[in-house]
Amino acid sequence: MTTTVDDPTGPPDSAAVTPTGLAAHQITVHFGRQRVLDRVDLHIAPGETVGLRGPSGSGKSTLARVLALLHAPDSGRVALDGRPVGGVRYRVPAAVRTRVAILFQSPRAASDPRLSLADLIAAPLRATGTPTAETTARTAELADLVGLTSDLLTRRPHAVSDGQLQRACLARALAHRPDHLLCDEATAMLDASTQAHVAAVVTDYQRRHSAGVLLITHDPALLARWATRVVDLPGAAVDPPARPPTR
Ligand SMILES: Nc1ncnc2c1ncn2[C@@H]1O[C@H](COP(=O)(O)OP(=O)(O)OP(=O)(O)O)[C@@H](O)[C@H]1O
Repeated sequence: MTTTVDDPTGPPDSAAVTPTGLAAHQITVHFGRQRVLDRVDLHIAPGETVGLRGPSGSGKSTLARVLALLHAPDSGRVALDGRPVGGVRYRVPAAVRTRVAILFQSPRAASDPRLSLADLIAAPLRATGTPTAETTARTAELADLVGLTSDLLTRRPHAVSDGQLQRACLARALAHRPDHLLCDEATAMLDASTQAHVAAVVTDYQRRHSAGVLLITHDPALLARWATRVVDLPGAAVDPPARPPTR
């Protein structure tokens, strides 16, 4: 059945082994002739932490972006609770796309430098038309959750540390209480104490909401401590140039 923008989820996917959770089925992505992902399968069940590792350039971030509904694969599909999701970004209705959130390695690259931290946290709520009073209350609740004091909330990214900005990005990622949180080297740039704090906020959220977590990291200690299981991605391949037609 063809999926449409208005109806982003198709019928339950009978091929899915586990009906609940976030799944990538046979995902293939090319950038030019480089085949970054080649029919990759991955499943994250509710409450589970799946570690994703592989050599640099093997496509871990690309797979996370596909799962976050930010990048359309060349083939394959993403499914939520066994239902395929059609489209990416704003083509997917808010009720579906807000079920998955992603936290990137660099909070500066992921933040609008013009926004105060409060506005940064509130952005996903405003984007979905959340009433102002509710947005204000939820923003305060999220700031408290990640340990950002009110004096920091009025500052813009240039006036806070990387750790403080990553906490704001984590608060923003949790704004819609996602069922799945994809952490793409999210603690790699942080000092040990901020790293531990961010990890504690994520694991506490995961426990309370039974959220599935994807943990992308090169840190074996973090994988051993946190991941329920680990999936390995092989290195990317280069497709041979297309042959000219033979006569
Ligand atoms: N938008 C893009 N355009 C062209 N090439 C891209 C794009 N995004 C990623 N790539 C390439 O795809 C490959 C996989 O990148 P990706 O960031 O997914 O790898 P990774 O496994 O997360 O790497 P790392 O561990 O170094 O972060 C790399 O060779 C990268 O240069």
